Amino acid sequence: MSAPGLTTVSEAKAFGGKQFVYTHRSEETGTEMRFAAFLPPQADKMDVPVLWYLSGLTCTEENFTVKAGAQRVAAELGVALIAPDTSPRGDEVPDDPDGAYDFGLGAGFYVDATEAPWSAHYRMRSYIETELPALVGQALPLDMERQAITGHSMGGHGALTIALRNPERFKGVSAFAPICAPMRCPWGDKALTGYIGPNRAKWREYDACALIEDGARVPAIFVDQGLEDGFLEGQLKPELLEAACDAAGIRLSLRRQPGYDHSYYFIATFIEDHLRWHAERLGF
Ligand SMILES: N[C@@H](CCC(=O)N[C@@H](CS)C(=O)NCC(=O)O)C(=O)O
Repeated sequence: MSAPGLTTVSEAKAFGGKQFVYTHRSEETGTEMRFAAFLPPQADKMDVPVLWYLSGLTCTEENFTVKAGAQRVAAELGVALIAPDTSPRGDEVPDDPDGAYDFGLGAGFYVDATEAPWSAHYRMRSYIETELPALVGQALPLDMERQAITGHSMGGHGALTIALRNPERFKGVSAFAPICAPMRCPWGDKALTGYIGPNRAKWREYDACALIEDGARVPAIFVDQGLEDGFLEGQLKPELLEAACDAAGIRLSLRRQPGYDHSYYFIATFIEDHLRWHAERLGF
């Protein structure tokens, strides 16, 4: 599908629909950005609802697209899948000085950086919250009144915080092994210190538990967490989200899945449940 403002990198028929990869120039990041879009067969005839999927550390738009196996059920349900990249890219974009995987390229943490040198390009919050929805809403056959969001690990953190800050826009939010409280784990501490600076008060809008403590509300949250996930205790901490939701009266369905790790095998196992959960809430 030729789409105004988007350059098609690839397209392939899948389950009667089409899997696309697009690039476009981003005003927010000042770079060329790439994202994947699956359009179900129903999109030939009507605008379809959208499930956003935000990926984790080290990922591009490709990991979810080729590993999660989400297209079959998305085609059945008639929902589009949009999977953005996880950071700006390009020679002009600074990276972690030590080349670590948890900061810089592939690790944008869905924040708008305020600290130099990151603030020039690392604007993934505004890119995902504002620029990309406006672009895809214009260019693709999407019903932007029916959006839901999910993600994995760093992307689970992105999905939770974006939904909590924009409850009117997302009819549903779920996550796979999300970083539940970035202010209270090493990945989050490093990212927020680097991108936002030392004032922890400014971190709160990027921490799902802090947002809930500060009054943000969504009707329900669905989370799957593998119990053999090596990041569970040190980084992900679902018990903190559980406590925050309990205190706030938010309905959290947290499934602790015995034997599952942090990989895309875990996501591929449970993506169908998430798609069907969102379908019920969005009415698709
Ligand atoms: N050991 C991993 C740590 C990062 C990691 O586990 N990334 C997760 C998200 S937090 C992922 O989805 N990796 C890509 C993949 O499995 O395809 C690495 O160095 O690549």
